[in-house]
Amino acid sequence: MTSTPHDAGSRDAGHTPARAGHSPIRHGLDVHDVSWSVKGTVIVDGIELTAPATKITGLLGPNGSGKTTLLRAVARLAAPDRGVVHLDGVDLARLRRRDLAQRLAVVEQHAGTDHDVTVLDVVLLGRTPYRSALQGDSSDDRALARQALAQVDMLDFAERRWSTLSGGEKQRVHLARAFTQQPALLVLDEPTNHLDIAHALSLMSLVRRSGLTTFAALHDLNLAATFCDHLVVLDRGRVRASGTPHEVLTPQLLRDVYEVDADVGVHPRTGRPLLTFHPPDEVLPDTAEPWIPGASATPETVARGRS
Ligand SMILES: Nc1ncnc2c1ncn2[C@@H]1O[C@H](COP(=O)(O)OP(=O)(O)OP(=O)(O)O)[C@@H](O)[C@H]1O
Repeated sequence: MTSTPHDAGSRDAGHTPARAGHSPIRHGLDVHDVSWSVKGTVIVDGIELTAPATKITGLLGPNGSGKTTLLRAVARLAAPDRGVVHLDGVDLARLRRRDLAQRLAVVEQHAGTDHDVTVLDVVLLGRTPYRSALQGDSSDDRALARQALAQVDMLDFAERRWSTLSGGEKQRVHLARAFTQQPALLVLDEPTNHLDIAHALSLMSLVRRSGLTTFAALHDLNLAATFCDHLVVLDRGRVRASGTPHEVLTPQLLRDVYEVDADVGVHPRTGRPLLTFHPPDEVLPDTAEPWIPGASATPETVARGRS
């Protein structure tokens, strides 16, 4: 296994409110032989993977490869046809909805929410698994919700109507709701897809600092390389590769799975893989040098370019 600066040590858990109640031994997520099909078509097939406790596991793969389907099966939003999912040693299929919601928070790609509510109301939904049907929000619930809003830089929006938010603002509020749920596992489907680059970096940093076991579908491979500790690549519903970013993000894998040519260098500051994609010929200037795979973006060439 390749060691990188980000692999060293455990992450700072101090930025997310401490989880109430029990604190089971953290084994992380274990997915064994999970398959899901619709009308006789197999969408994900015999999935085996682990997502190490307290780390970020990125789920990669081209459009339609089955990422959302797998995340939904893991989170039991859609019961798999077969297979088992354990979180910290507990079979998720055996949990009641409420117990499941205390352990696992999901941020879906197109998460809908009742329009006639405030942003704070949406975040407070994260406390639902912890109270009875007749119980209102406590002052502790509201403090947790406001703290989570501050973490995602949305506290000033607490009293705004949900329906007036932009896509990126809604995305950040959904993450705040997930933090307020105080789960052991965060399941995120394309958490950065509406975000500008500054907010994408800040959201991934926040997830990293949370110390929560995280399983996140990502399209941005450089973002995945920078923030994920472990990667799993899906290709047509099956696991094609898994391992550290350095092990998984090879030119060969990118060609085989995404059908793109890329150089994989090393980011000079993070030590993580840095991907440079070869653009289609029609956007290259006539004077462009012939592309030689593997010739760019190593720390040496980056340093040479600066001098
Ligand atoms: N309920 C359904 N009925 C029919 N086909 C479905 C259903 N759900 C998913 N699929 C198909 O399964 C495949 C995988 O879909 P999924 O949304 O899991 O892919 P994805 O990897 O998340 O894609 P993207 O990167 O585009 O979000 C797609 O071809 C999709 O059309």
